[in-house]
Amino acid sequence: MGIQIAPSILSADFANLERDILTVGGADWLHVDVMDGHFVPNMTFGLPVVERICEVSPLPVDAHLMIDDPDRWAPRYAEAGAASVTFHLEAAHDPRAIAADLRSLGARASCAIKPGTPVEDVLPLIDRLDMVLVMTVEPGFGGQSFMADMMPKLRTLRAAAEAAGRDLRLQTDGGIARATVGTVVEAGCDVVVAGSAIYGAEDRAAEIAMLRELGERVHHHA
Ligand SMILES: O=C(CO)[C@@H](O)[C@H](O)COP(=O)(O)O
Ligand SMILES: [Co+2]
Repeated sequence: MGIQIAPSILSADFANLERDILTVGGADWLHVDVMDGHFVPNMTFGLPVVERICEVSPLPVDAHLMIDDPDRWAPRYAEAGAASVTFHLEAAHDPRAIAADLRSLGARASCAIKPGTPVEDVLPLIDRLDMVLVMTVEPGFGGQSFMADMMPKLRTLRAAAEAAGRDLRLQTDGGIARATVGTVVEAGCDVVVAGSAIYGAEDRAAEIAMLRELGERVHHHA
């Protein structure tokens, strides 16, 4: 299995979302950041906008929920059409129940941890999850610097998934570009989110292909 690329539309032009969604069609997922101004100090959009994004996107939608009360809201994003829904462990009351709800709605269940959250907190859940997102910046904003000190979390998760015989996807999000994609893939990441690196590129399709190639080079030797 190769690595997957998930462009983050946080760096897109929100007045031309459909146009900007269609420029990243060569990727694997469309990464959609939902922020509520409470869980993170920034706001984007909510359910009605995500529902329309799911309708116009040729790529499956990977919803990253940076919101309070995911127990209540995460299933709604699966119902809105997101193929994968990531909730934050720090905001969840019953993460196992959220994961079960997402899967019962036909979505992939994914759980994210912020930089300050120990990887040990998510390890007991991996048998219920399809993906774990290891944040490589503080969630809330695009264009921040990559935190290389998160790499041990990926190694621990990859080893734990292998030991459990689990086909677990590992995603990283924040500060990923040409210079850092090899680092995350080498540490075990196989779903790479990139916002400013892709949307800031003159040729987005070429940038997606470049990130994929740089990641694959490391992946095959991993
Ligand atoms: O979830 C987030 C930010 O909280 C991301 O998905 C950002 O959109 C990543 O942006 P870059 O760091 O790649 O510019
Ligand atoms: Co994100």
